[in-house]
Amino acid sequence: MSRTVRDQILSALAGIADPERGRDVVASGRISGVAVEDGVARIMVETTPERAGATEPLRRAVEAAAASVRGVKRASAVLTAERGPAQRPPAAPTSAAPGPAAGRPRPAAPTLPGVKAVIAVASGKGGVGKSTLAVNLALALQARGLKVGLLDADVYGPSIPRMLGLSGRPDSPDGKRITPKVGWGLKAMSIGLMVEEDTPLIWRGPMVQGALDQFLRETDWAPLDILVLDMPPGTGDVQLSIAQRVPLAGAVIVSTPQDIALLDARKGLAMFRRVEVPILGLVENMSWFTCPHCGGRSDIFGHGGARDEALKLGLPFLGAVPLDLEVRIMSDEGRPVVAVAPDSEAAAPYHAIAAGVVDSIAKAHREPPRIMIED
Ligand SMILES: Nc1ncnc2c1ncn2[C@@H]1O[C@H](COP(=O)(O)OP(=O)(O)OP(=O)(O)O)[C@@H](O)[C@H]1O
Repeated sequence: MSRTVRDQILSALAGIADPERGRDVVASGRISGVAVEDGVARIMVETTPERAGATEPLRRAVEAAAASVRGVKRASAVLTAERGPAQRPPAAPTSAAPGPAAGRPRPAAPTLPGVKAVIAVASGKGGVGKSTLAVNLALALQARGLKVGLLDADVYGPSIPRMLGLSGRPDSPDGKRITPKVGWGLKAMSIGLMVEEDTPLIWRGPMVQGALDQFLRETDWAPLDILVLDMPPGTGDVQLSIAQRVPLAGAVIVSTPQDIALLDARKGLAMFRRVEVPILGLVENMSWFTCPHCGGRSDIFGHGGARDEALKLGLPFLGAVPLDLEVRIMSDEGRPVVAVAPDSEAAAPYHAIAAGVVDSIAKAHREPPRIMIED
């Protein structure tokens, strides 16, 4: 179904001329990704930082053409910019899967000065607790004496500001570099600090990737031992592009135990593998529920699926986090459990996962990660 809609979108886009390149936008390679999910079409339009303004009318035409296709409830087109040949992703067909990079090595993404390791927290689908894990994992890494930052790359629903209790635009004393906000000791940056929460502006804005590049490279992160990247949920072109352009030391995949979530998690694993990002391990969230009244345990979504999957694939299983009402309330109030109650039973799984992550980074790289504190 969504493949058919995607094909129809491509046909519609083939009717748009690319004045700069002298062919239609599809033939000219201008369209670097089309993904359709639940009737929502997301299209990536290639440009350069210098030409972003000039390409804006083309982006609008692409968006309008996609929106006119039957079966598309909403369409958003975003401009993505290359910074130089080193960051150019491999030739890009227009499908969300298997994706542009199939079988090709990851282009070397430039490292971040003063940041020793960047790790991604990712999930194959939304709502599995990825951001909650990213926040508490970052805090648990910090509790191990590491200097940690958290970049919210979840452009679809930036929730890090709320979870860390942050608001207001970050400062930029010289108008160029961004000073990250600090929440519970973590340096943090999010598109949610730049726009109102719930504003769909990001998909109308000229460059999602450009914004992320800016947050990554123009924010004063240094010195950091680990920068945790809260990825957008899913395995489409946006995620693939991030995985290719960010110098990732590895990825943590979060899933709930349900088969369907695991199926999506498998797609996430495949995506990172395709671009040669090491998988640091799997986490099972909402793994079980202990009734606060009778103490009885219920495996609401089943239990152990992620552990079995990790075993099957020979990947580290980093841990299981129960469904815990306190975790939800505290996250939503901007009081993450690992910061507020670091020694609680609820925080314990996050500390264990953090230990596993440090271990996995060390194993994944021939050189042990130099992520110890330097004073
Ligand atoms: N272990 C848990 N116990 C209880 N609630 C949880 C747990 N993990 C996450 N939640 C809650 O589930 C909801 C979704 O979590 P979160 O926003 O972290 O998911 P996500 O995968 O990042 O979602 P999205 O894809 O929408 O960004 C939040 O209200 C969060 O507080």
